[in-house]
Amino acid sequence: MAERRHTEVAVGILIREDGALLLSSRPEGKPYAGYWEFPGGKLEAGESVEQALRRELDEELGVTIGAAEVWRVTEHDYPHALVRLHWCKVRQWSGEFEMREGQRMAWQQFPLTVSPVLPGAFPVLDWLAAERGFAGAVLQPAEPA
Ligand SMILES: Nc1nc2c([nH]c(=O)n2[C@H]2C[C@H](O)[C@@H](COP(=O)(O)OP(=O)(O)OP(=O)(O)O)O2)c(=O)[nH]1
Repeated sequence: MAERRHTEVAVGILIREDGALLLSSRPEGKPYAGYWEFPGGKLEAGESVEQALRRELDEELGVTIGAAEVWRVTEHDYPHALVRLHWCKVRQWSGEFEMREGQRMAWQQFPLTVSPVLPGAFPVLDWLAAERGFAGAVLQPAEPA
Protein backbone atom coordinates (compact mmCIF):
# COMPACT_ATOMS: atom_id res chain seq x y z
CA MET A 1 0.00 0.00 0.00
CA ALA A 2 1.27 3.47 -0.82
CA GLU A 3 2.42 5.46 2.19
CA ARG A 4 -0.25 7.95 3.25
CA ARG A 5 0.72 11.60 3.06
CA HIS A 6 0.25 13.72 6.14
CA THR A 7 -2.22 16.58 6.03
CA GLU A 8 -0.65 19.47 7.93
CA VAL A 9 -3.04 21.33 10.23
CA ALA A 10 -2.55 24.50 12.30
CA VAL A 11 -4.58 24.53 15.51
CA GLY A 12 -5.07 27.42 17.93
CA ILE A 13 -5.48 26.99 21.66
CA LEU A 14 -7.01 30.33 22.57
CA ILE A 15 -6.57 30.92 26.29
CA ARG A 16 -8.63 33.57 28.07
CA GLU A 17 -7.28 35.44 31.11
CA ASP A 18 -9.20 33.15 33.48
CA GLY A 19 -7.57 30.14 31.79
CA ALA A 20 -10.67 29.09 29.83
CA LEU A 21 -10.03 27.43 26.45
CA LEU A 22 -12.00 28.12 23.30
CA LEU A 23 -13.61 25.17 21.57
CA SER A 24 -15.83 25.33 18.50
CA SER A 25 -18.09 22.84 16.78
CA ARG A 26 -17.31 21.55 13.30
CA PRO A 27 -19.68 22.92 10.66
CA GLU A 28 -22.02 20.80 8.57
CA GLY A 29 -20.46 19.29 5.49
CA LYS A 30 -17.06 18.50 7.04
CA PRO A 31 -15.96 15.10 8.31
CA TYR A 32 -16.99 14.79 11.98
CA ALA A 33 -19.57 17.59 11.64
CA GLY A 34 -20.88 18.61 15.06
CA TYR A 35 -17.79 17.42 16.92
CA TRP A 36 -16.00 19.93 19.13
CA GLU A 37 -12.44 20.96 18.33
CA PHE A 38 -9.93 23.73 18.76
CA PRO A 39 -10.25 26.22 15.91
CA GLY A 40 -7.84 25.89 13.00
CA GLY A 41 -7.45 24.23 9.63
CA LYS A 42 -5.21 22.89 6.94
CA LEU A 43 -2.10 24.65 5.72
CA GLU A 44 -2.29 25.92 2.16
CA ALA A 45 0.68 25.66 -0.20
CA GLY A 46 3.57 27.84 0.92
CA GLU A 47 2.05 28.81 4.27
CA SER A 48 3.76 28.56 7.63
CA VAL A 49 1.79 27.22 10.59
CA GLU A 50 1.45 30.73 12.01
CA GLN A 51 0.22 32.14 8.68
CA ALA A 52 -2.31 29.34 8.26
CA LEU A 53 -3.57 29.79 11.81
CA ARG A 54 -3.94 33.55 11.37
CA ARG A 55 -5.90 33.04 8.13
CA GLU A 56 -8.13 30.28 9.56
CA LEU A 57 -9.04 32.19 12.72
CA ASP A 58 -9.88 35.24 10.67
CA GLU A 59 -12.00 33.18 8.23
CA GLU A 60 -13.77 31.08 10.87
CA LEU A 61 -14.03 33.38 13.87
CA GLY A 62 -13.32 36.90 12.65
CA VAL A 63 -10.47 37.51 15.09
CA THR A 64 -6.90 38.58 14.41
CA ILE A 65 -4.40 36.75 16.54
CA GLY A 66 -1.17 38.04 18.02
CA ALA A 67 1.99 35.96 18.11
CA ALA A 68 1.55 32.20 17.88
CA GLU A 69 4.32 29.66 18.29
CA VAL A 70 4.06 25.93 17.91
CA TRP A 71 3.81 24.31 21.34
CA ARG A 72 3.28 20.63 20.49
CA VAL A 73 2.95 18.50 17.36
CA THR A 74 0.77 15.40 17.33
CA GLU A 75 -0.54 13.00 14.71
CA HIS A 76 -3.84 11.26 14.32
CA ASP A 77 -4.86 8.65 11.77
CA TYR A 78 -8.51 9.10 10.74
CA PRO A 79 -10.23 7.08 8.04
CA HIS A 80 -10.48 10.30 5.98
CA ALA A 81 -6.91 11.57 6.55
CA LEU A 82 -3.64 11.14 8.40
CA VAL A 83 -3.23 14.52 10.07
CA ARG A 84 -0.27 16.22 11.66
CA LEU A 85 -1.53 18.80 14.11
CA HIS A 86 0.63 21.81 14.97
CA TRP A 87 -0.73 23.18 18.25
CA CYS A 88 -0.18 26.85 19.07
CA LYS A 89 -1.12 28.59 22.30
CA VAL A 90 -2.65 32.01 21.63
CA ARG A 91 -3.19 34.51 24.43
CA GLN A 92 -3.73 37.66 22.42
CA TRP A 93 -6.25 38.46 19.75
CA SER A 94 -8.37 41.37 18.62
CA GLY A 95 -11.85 41.64 17.19
CA GLU A 96 -15.23 40.26 18.19
CA PHE A 97 -15.94 36.56 17.80
CA GLU A 98 -18.32 35.83 14.92
CA MET A 99 -19.15 32.28 13.97
CA ARG A 100 -18.66 32.76 10.23
CA GLU A 101 -19.24 29.12 9.31
CA GLY A 102 -22.34 28.59 11.44
CA GLN A 103 -20.36 26.83 14.17
CA ARG A 104 -20.95 27.09 17.89
CA MET A 105 -18.27 28.20 20.35
CA ALA A 106 -17.75 27.54 24.03
CA TRP A 107 -15.17 28.70 26.55
CA GLN A 108 -14.28 25.63 28.56
CA GLN A 109 -12.55 24.71 31.80
CA PHE A 110 -11.85 21.14 32.93
CA PRO A 111 -13.77 18.90 32.89
CA LEU A 112 -15.18 19.89 29.51
CA THR A 113 -18.94 20.26 29.29
CA VAL A 114 -19.12 19.95 25.47
CA SER A 115 -19.09 16.64 23.63
CA PRO A 116 -18.20 14.79 21.53
CA VAL A 117 -14.65 16.08 21.01
CA LEU A 118 -12.46 15.13 18.02
CA PRO A 119 -10.17 12.31 19.11
CA GLY A 120 -7.17 14.08 17.57
CA ALA A 121 -7.46 16.65 20.37
CA PHE A 122 -7.35 14.16 23.28
CA PRO A 123 -3.57 14.21 23.91
CA VAL A 124 -3.46 17.98 24.01
CA LEU A 125 -6.42 18.14 26.36
CA ASP A 126 -4.58 15.80 28.72
CA TRP A 127 -1.46 18.00 28.63
CA LEU A 128 -3.48 21.17 29.21
CA ALA A 129 -5.30 19.56 32.13
CA ALA A 130 -2.00 18.38 33.63
CA GLU A 131 -0.58 21.92 33.37
CA ARG A 132 -3.57 23.14 35.37
CA GLY A 133 -3.12 20.45 38.00
CA PHE A 134 -6.46 18.92 37.01
CA ALA A 135 -6.37 15.21 37.76
CA GLY A 136 -9.90 14.00 36.99
CA ALA A 137 -11.47 12.87 33.73
CA VAL A 138 -10.95 15.60 31.14
CA LEU A 139 -13.97 14.67 29.05
CA GLN A 140 -17.51 14.57 30.25
CA PRO A 141 -18.43 11.04 31.32
CA ALA A 142 -20.71 9.35 28.78
CA GLU A 143 -24.41 9.34 29.67
CA PRO A 144 -25.46 6.06 31.23
CA ALA A 145 -27.28 3.90 28.71
N1 LIG B 1 -9.13 22.44 13.69
C1 LIG B 1 -8.90 21.28 14.26
N2 LIG B 1 -8.68 20.16 13.54
C2 LIG B 1 -8.47 19.03 14.21
C3 LIG B 1 -8.45 18.99 15.63
N3 LIG B 1 -8.22 17.70 16.02
C4 LIG B 1 -8.12 16.96 14.90
O1 LIG B 1 -7.90 15.77 14.83
N4 LIG B 1 -8.26 17.77 13.78
C5 LIG B 1 -8.24 17.28 12.40
C6 LIG B 1 -9.62 17.14 11.79
C7 LIG B 1 -9.38 17.38 10.31
O2 LIG B 1 -9.04 16.11 9.72
C8 LIG B 1 -8.18 18.29 10.29
C9 LIG B 1 -8.55 19.74 10.09
O3 LIG B 1 -9.05 19.87 8.83
P1 LIG B 1 -10.36 20.74 8.46
O4 LIG B 1 -11.08 19.96 7.41
O5 LIG B 1 -11.09 21.13 9.68
O6 LIG B 1 -9.64 22.00 7.87
P2 LIG B 1 -10.12 23.19 6.96
O7 LIG B 1 -10.92 24.12 7.78
O8 LIG B 1 -8.86 23.72 6.33
O9 LIG B 1 -11.05 22.45 5.93
P3 LIG B 1 -11.49 22.73 4.46
O10 LIG B 1 -12.98 22.83 4.57
O11 LIG B 1 -10.80 23.98 4.03
O12 LIG B 1 -11.07 21.49 3.73
O13 LIG B 1 -7.53 18.15 11.55
C10 LIG B 1 -8.70 20.14 16.38
O14 LIG B 1 -8.73 20.18 17.62
N5 LIG B 1 -8.92 21.28 15.65
